[in-house]
Amino acid sequence: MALKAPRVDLQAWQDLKRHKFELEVARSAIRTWGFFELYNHNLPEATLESSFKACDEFFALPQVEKLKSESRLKQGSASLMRPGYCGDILSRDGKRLPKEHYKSSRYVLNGDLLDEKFKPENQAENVWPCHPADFKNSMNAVHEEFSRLANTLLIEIFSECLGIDSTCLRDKICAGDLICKRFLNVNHCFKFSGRELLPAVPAHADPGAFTIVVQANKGVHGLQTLYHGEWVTIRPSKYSLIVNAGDCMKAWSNGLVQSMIHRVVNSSEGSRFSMAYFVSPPLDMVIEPILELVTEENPAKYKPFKLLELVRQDPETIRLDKFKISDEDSAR
Ligand SMILES: O=C(O)CCC(=O)C(=O)O
Ligand SMILES: [Fe+2]
Repeated sequence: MALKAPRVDLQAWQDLKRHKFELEVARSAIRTWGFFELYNHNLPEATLESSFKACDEFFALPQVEKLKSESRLKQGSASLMRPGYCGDILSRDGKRLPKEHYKSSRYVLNGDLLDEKFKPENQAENVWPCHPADFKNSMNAVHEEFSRLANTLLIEIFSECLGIDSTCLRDKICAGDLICKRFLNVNHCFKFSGRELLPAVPAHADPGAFTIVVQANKGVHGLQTLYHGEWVTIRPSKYSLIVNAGDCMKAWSNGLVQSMIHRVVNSSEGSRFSMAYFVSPPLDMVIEPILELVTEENPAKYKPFKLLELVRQDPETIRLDKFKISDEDSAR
């Protein structure tokens, strides 16, 4: 379907005269689509370019090289939460997905990115490939840029669109003295060969607060969102970022923000890679609608839950529905 995704100009957002217009665009985008394309965002193109180059070189290595940085736990969906390379991602019915990924994780405390080597006890550490030599540095540079953008302007954008003070979302997303884990996931979706039965990334909604996605622009697109029952391909322009809200944001906003169902399909134009940065509250924080957004016209739509309980649900279902307050619940 030829629909244009909503676009927010970050320079205009920061300009007093043009701010109001961008606010309206962003507000309508997150309420109807659950995402927007962010451009003029000041993220250095050189940082993105060098990380694209490092990713390209990494995925082009022989499998045996890539497996040296393999994610160390291979059982079930838990492996998807481990940092490292994964070349055999299975669908829930055991079919191999036409993609590979590399995942790196970093921790934040009160919004500040902690040292790359920091990890709490019992947590897996990043396993970095030896080649290409600057892969690790470019991944860490992207983490830093995305973290800065997430903790400042993106929290402001979501807050202002919801009409709430930004400290409220900041306290949830940066979680005061609790340590949050953030993943930067590089997806490499193979060129469509005509035989794939499955999309590279099956339909899902992201569980956390929001996600920042950037795709290496070689004219190969694949991200699709379900909009009014139809799959719409998102075609971001070069270096622009897709920001999409996740289930926690939808629950905090008491259903005002959408958490879009999306997937990535393989393209016959070529292989595609993208980086997705996941901004989530701590797994055991209680998520519930923000009081200010619960009104007589819009009564509480979700019961309190923890992100940990949400991610344990089947990702190919609408996980948030499990915590929805039904009419029967409200009549009680
Ligand atoms: O690669 C993309 O464009 C998005 C991937 C995605 O939706 C995810 O990893 O959650
Ligand atoms: Fe996603």
